[in-house]
Amino acid sequence: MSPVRTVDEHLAAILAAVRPLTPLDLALLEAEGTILAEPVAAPVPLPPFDNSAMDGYAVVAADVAGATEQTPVTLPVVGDVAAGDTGVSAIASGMCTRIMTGAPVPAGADAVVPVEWTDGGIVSVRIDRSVPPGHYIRRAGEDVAEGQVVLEPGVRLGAPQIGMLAAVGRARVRVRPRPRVVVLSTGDELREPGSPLAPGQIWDSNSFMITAAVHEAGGVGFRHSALVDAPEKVLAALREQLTRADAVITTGGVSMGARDVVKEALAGTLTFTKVAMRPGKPQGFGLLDGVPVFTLPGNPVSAYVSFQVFVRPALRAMQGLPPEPPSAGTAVLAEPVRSPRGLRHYLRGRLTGGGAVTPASAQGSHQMGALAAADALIVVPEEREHMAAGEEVEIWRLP
Ligand SMILES: Nc1nc2c(c(=O)[nH]1)N[C@H]1C(S)=C(S)[C@@H](COP(=O)(O)OP(=O)(O)OC[C@H]3O[C@@H](n4cnc5c(N)ncnc54)[C@H](O)[C@@H]3O)O[C@H]1N2
Ligand code: MOO
Repeated sequence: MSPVRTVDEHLAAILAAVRPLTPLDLALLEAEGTILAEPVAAPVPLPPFDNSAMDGYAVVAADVAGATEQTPVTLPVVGDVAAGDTGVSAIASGMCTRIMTGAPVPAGADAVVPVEWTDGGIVSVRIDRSVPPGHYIRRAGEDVAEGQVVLEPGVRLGAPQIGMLAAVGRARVRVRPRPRVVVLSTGDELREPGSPLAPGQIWDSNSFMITAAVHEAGGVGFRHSALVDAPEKVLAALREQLTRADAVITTGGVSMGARDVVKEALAGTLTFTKVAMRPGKPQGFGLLDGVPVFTLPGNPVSAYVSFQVFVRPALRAMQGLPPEPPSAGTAVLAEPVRSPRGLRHYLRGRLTGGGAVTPASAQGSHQMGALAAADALIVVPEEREHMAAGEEVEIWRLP
């Protein structure tokens, strides 16, 4: 393991190598969770026509100006208009139509009286309250004007945005797809969760955790079952996966051991380096047949932190998004922390009320218990060897 890089240098090298994915035209429901790659404008106003907000009667407001329960106004009902009626309807002063929510307002009518304020008549209707002009009429264009851009490129398509696209008549949309990411763990000691353990074995947690983290970062994760420590098998599995991957993530096998299989398999292709951080010191990155490959360390907390620091920003860049870490902010340390000089330290912590953060007592890179109980990473800069209780510190809220 040759050079030592800072976190920023390693991230910069990664971001210089990854490219946004080519946009695709997808059907609306396939586009859920992807990033919009075109501005979308409304071809018609929304609503497209004046329509009723209530079930009731379309009237001329002046006709019912004096109506009260004591002095009701009775009008002949000259028709019925339902949502979806495409015929033309009209009234003149002295008459009204029944109208349903969403139905086009007849020409000549300028207000709707809800059915609750009437006797509900079909041939003629007694109206017990006056309404001002415009009452319960939803005007054409009052939601969205014709030609208005309703969604800008770069927005993630969640449920409301998918609904907006359908509302302006779009069946398909141009998006940057979710990156497809293959996740492989390595290690002879690893067994599938659900199967029995022999002495010396553990259940593979990294591949599940990192596949879930890929999803949280907007990608589609494909988990591969754990690979044994044989470089030729690791290389063969990697090459086989490349055809369906926009990126590959491995965990384990990158340190100083006698059997550091990932390093052996990819030496000469990827750059293996020590990064001045804790956890997550041994890192590898490079392109294999043009596909970005991230080789994260095997210790589970190291793999997770490495993902948030390096892989998440890269997956965002591939989606055309700013390559940011998880939501950053500041908090006040509830307890003092110590940190090794020259390393950026990502401590696991819990946010408490009042803007404070409590560091976990277990900070080992194998201690999943503390990671699973954490909701934030505390970022201690390289130059700080200790920070006092009460000091403000950078935190990342975990997704
Ligand atoms: N002599 C040195 N030894 C180590 C150094 C060093 O600088 N000199 N660095 C340490 C650091 S820091 C880390 S981090 C680890 C990284 O090691 P590897 O990436 O080679 O990972 P492994 O040796 O394969 O595994 C480390 C550890 O993590 C467990 N593990 C691995 N994969 C999984 C998985 N999928 N699920 C759950 N647990 C996993 C594995 O059993 C080991 O306990 O190296 C240190 N050593
Ligand atoms: O630096 Mo290793 O990644 O902490 O345990």
